[in-house]
Amino acid sequence: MACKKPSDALSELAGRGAVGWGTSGQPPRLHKRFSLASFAEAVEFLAEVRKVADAANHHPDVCIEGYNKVDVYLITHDEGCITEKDVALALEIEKIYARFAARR
Ligand SMILES: C[C@H](O)[C@H](O)[C@H]1CNC2=NC(N)=NC(=O)C2=N1
Repeated sequence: MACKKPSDALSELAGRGAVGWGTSGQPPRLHKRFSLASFAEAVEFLAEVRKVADAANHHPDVCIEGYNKVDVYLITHDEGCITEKDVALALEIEKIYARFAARR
């Protein structure tokens, strides 16, 4: 699968309404920090992310910090770069987050 320029991946995400994504690290990974209402909700959010990640056989690197902040990092490890798989999974994760944000 072809590598994407990080800036192109970010533009694609923004064009699809997925705001707040950036890049982090070398090689660059897509990154977004999601805010949830509680630690319990952060864990529940990741449980939903796990489902779409397993379905795609493509998995994010994640970290819960400050009890309710979830950092999501996406890179295609097999390629060592950002690919379409990462953009697609980011969009799936955004759909999950929208369900949690709608609870507020
Ligand atoms: C063997 C298994 O299919 C591969 O290791 C999959 C699993 N999930 C993955 N996730 C990510 N982010 N990158 C990969 O290259 C990848 N490869």
